[in-house]
Amino acid sequence: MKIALIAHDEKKDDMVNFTIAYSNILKQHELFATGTTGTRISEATGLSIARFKSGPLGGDQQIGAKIAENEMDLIIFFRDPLTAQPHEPDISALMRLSDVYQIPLVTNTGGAEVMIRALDAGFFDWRNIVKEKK
Ligand SMILES: O=C(CO)COP(=O)(O)O
Repeated sequence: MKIALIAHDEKKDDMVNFTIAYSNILKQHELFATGTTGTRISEATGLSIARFKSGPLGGDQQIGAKIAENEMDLIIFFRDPLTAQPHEPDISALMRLSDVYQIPLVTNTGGAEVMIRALDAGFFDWRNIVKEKK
C-alpha cells in the first residue's frame, strides 16, 4: 500500500515515535511524506521514504494530487489543532480530496494505531479491488 505520513511541527516527535514503533509494518509498504516530516522519519528509522515539498510550500497539495490519481491508500496526518497554519487551505483541500475519493485519513495517534493494525491484518485488501477496477 502507498502510505502518506505528515505531521505538523508540534506533532513531529509523535510521528517519529509512531514510525519507530511500527517500522516493521511500515517497511513493507511504499512510504511518502511531506518534506520535513520525511527527513525526521528517515533519520530516526532508516525507512525508505519519498519526500514531497514541505507542507507550507505545497507538500499537502502534492499528496492531494496523488489521492486524485488513485495513487495513495492511507493518509496518516498528525495535525496540530492548537496552532494556526499559514497553509490551512491546502490542508483542507487534502482532507476534502480524501473524502471525495474515500481514502482513509487519520489525524491523530489514536486513529493511526487502529489504522496501522488494520493494515497489518489485511483490512486494506479492498483497495486492491478498487485499483483493479480502475
Ligand atoms: O505542514 C505540514 C502539513 O500541513 C507538514 O510539512 P512538513 O513535513 O514539511 O513540516
